[in-house]
Amino acid sequence: MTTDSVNTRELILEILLEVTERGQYSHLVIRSVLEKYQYLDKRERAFLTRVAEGTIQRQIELDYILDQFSKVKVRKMKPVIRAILRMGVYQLKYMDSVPASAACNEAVKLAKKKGFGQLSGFVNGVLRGVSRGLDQLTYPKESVDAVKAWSVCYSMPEWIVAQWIGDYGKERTKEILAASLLEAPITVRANLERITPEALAERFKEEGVTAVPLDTEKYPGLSYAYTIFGFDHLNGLSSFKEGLFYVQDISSMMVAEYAAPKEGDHCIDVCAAPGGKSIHLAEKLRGTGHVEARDVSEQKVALIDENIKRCRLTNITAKCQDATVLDETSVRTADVLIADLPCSGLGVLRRKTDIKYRMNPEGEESLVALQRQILSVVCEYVKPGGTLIYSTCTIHTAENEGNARWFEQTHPEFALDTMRQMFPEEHLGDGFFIAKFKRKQDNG
Ligand SMILES: C[S@@+](CC[C@H](N)C(=O)[O-])C[C@H]1O[C@@H](n2cnc3c(N)ncnc32)[C@H](O)[C@@H]1O
Repeated sequence: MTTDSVNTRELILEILLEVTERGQYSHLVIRSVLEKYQYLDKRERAFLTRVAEGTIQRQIELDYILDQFSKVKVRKMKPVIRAILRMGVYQLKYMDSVPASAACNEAVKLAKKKGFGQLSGFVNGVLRGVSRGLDQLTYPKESVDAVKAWSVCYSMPEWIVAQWIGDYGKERTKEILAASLLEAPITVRANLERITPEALAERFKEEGVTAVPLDTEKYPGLSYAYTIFGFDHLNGLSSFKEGLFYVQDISSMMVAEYAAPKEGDHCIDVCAAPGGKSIHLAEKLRGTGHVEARDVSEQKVALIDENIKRCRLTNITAKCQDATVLDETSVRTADVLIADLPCSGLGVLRRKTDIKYRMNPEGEESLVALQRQILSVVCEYVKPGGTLIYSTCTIHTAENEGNARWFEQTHPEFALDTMRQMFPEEHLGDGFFIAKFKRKQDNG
């Protein structure tokens, strides 16, 4: 089968419909399709991933283009036709490797195959129009309305563009917007309980994986981390199945770095699934102490358990516990408490491309309230002298600096030690926020 295969495009169409019409998460749908159709060769898998992710990621711009070339507006189109046209325009605009004629013809065939033969002429006409007119496209002008212009150009909902401009200014916003469209690297950290970084690099070499160590000047402390390329599935790597490394974004690795647990410490991670930060802490304890990794449902706890088992760690357990409910038995027991809380996720748009269409200002507001509620409960678990880390994977001052300042003011028994917003354009990692607090001694 070639990359032009109707079959691959049909799968892409199904993915798009699952995400846009049935509300499924794009990264989960794509992952499950790749798992189900393991017979697809590497090129087809890459094509499928690229077109599905790219079409979702650039949807606002694609719709803007389609609206210039179609007499039926995108929002009025039948869902199947809309999805076929979006993926067609994506290939025309962003994939030089796909000839324009193939993008148009395959779209027409797909429309017929899906029972829309009577609209195949429409699909053909619109896509051929786009193909001919791509060079003369006009976009909203930044000098007239930056929010509108950047929303179309970077495919970001206008409210997010406006919020970022308000929070961080225009210059930084433009950088974040550009970074949100880049491909996110796959970074891993060696499980230092099981293998040295050097031995892991050897294993990668044997398995045909290219592993590039991080620049330790830029990321001091992360000498155990690599960016990896050139493999097909993680599950196909024996080093992964043996738990010799954990896939984790660099910004997320910083949580355990800032927490800096000491041997013998008792750590509680109140929102831990699938377990990345808890497992990192447990590794840092070098077989001593204990990490309790909690999450709200048994299903989530099962995910943590799976990762603990794979990494073969003995100083960590998973437990189902709602973080909004006080657990009396944990009060003042934790040397380190991690509150990596549910958030709007605007820092991880490179990996979870559809979050930007799902979130809204009301959703953010209720998250700010939930974060405050959880922080007020779980701070009780921190011992005098202990550390509390509040983190989110978002870029939003109300959830981040705003909540950190709120916590500082409402909980004078804690002192703010460090606060850092990481932006995706600054480094390889996701947009991420960390605030580190210390609980004062009782007489302090
Ligand atoms: C940002 S994710 C945590 C990621 C995790 N720390 C890691 O590094 O792998 C937030 C988690 O909070 C959990 N969560 C949401 N509401 C919760 C609650 N009330 N109590 C406990 N966990 C909750 C979600 O199930 C989700 O797994």
